[in-house]
Amino acid sequence: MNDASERTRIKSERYEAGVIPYKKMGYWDADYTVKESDVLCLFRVTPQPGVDPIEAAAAIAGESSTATWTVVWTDLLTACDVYRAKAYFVEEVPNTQNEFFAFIAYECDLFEEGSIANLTASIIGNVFGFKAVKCLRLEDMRIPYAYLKTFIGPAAGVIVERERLDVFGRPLLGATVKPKLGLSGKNYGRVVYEGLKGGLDFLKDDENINSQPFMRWRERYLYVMEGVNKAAAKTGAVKGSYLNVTAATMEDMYERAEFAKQIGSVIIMIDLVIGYTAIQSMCIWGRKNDTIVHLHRAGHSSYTRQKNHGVNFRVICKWMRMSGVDHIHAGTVVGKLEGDPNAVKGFYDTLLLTTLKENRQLGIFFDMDWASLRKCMPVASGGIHCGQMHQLTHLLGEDVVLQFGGGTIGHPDGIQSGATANRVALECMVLAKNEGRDYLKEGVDILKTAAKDCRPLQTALDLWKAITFDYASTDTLDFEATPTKSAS
Ligand SMILES: O=C(COP(=O)(O)O)[C@H](O)[C@H](O)COP(=O)(O)O
Ligand SMILES: [Mg+2]
Repeated sequence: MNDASERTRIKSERYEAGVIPYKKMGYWDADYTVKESDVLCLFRVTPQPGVDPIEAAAAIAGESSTATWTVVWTDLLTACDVYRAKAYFVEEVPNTQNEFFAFIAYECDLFEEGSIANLTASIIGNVFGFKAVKCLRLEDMRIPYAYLKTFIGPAAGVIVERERLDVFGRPLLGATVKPKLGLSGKNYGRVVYEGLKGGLDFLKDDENINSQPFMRWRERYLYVMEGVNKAAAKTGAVKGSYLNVTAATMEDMYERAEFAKQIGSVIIMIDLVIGYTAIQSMCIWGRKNDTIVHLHRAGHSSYTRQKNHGVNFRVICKWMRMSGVDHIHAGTVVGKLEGDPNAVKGFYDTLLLTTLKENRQLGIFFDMDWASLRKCMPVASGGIHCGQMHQLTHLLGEDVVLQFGGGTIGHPDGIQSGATANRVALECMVLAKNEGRDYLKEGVDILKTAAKDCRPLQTALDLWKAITFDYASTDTLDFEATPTKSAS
């Protein structure tokens, strides 16, 4: 009585009771033709010793779509052939041992419209804990046009933000208030005022400033807006400061955001740690209230940095652009935090381009049309200073917010001098670029010449010129080889 055909009327090995390989259950299909409407995923899989990579890929397809560890008869009550995700291509990751790229296609109807929570509950829900795989990393996703159309995307994006600020042709300039914690509202507002008066477009709250005993959120917001308004009046420019509305509950976040808007802030800020649903809700609030939403990617490195396990940040970039944040921290390359140049370029392209083309050198594995979702402004922050302006301009381009925290507030002559040093360094580099000079090569001289007429810049360069963060990247791209078979 072991044979399914004897015991049941079902004439298929698939419905043999017990544990059968996922391959046999239909989660591997080497001949599958990818549909335009499929969600595609690329996983980097490290199977346990002795586990067949194709079976591992099929298992991932299974667990992230319809399957469990044994066959269930109730599959027969569904359109299970359609709903089963299909692993369709596996290749070795070049220059590694026992790591494989597994491409998996998912029927679009597996996912609720407009919900990052639902998308991720499938794609990263259970599979990362599978015993049969030693490590697993989600490297990239192709979100189909039809599904993208169910997301709002950034409300302002790059173009509208520039129009609101009236700043064109150069990166925006910002600073993170330091020290991160401990300032009173009054002193915090002074930092904001000085920085904006010195030439910055924005100041910002740091990731861990919410509403602590030393400074409650209302104190901060009121003093910050006093600084913003005074600086705007003095300079005649539109100024802002990202007010972090991150809090324990949605109710608290809405209350803070409403107050920020009421007192005239053009921008609010949230941290990635609040979660996908909260992020989507705050983006809807921002859209309804004409308020730019800045996302600090606090927490991401705990799962994005390791090469063989977790979620690549380029996938987070996609989810966040779909969610509708207007800004997202995306790396500096030269600063204090992780950032391989090509990987960071891939993040920036993912956020800024309207269509993506497969380019493995930048870690982009799929062609993808962004379906008119607006661009999301990348923010470069973390250990950068004006002495690196030529490199930053070269690596990160024009559509970026350059944010110097220590590199503004740490200026020996004060915050305003720090801001002026950064503004002059930026303007002289943009000018050199527009004049067609080889500003990357001549960068140090360009800065030196500008510093002759700008004491704050001279002081900043003297202080920080030798500061570099020269460590090997953890998350490097090691798969420049062209694929053996087209993945999409
Ligand atoms: O406070 C800072 C930077 O301060 P400073 O300019 O003094 O180094 C930010 O939290 C980091 O940029 C976050 O990192 P990332 O931007 O990579 O998410
Ligand atoms: Mg910080």
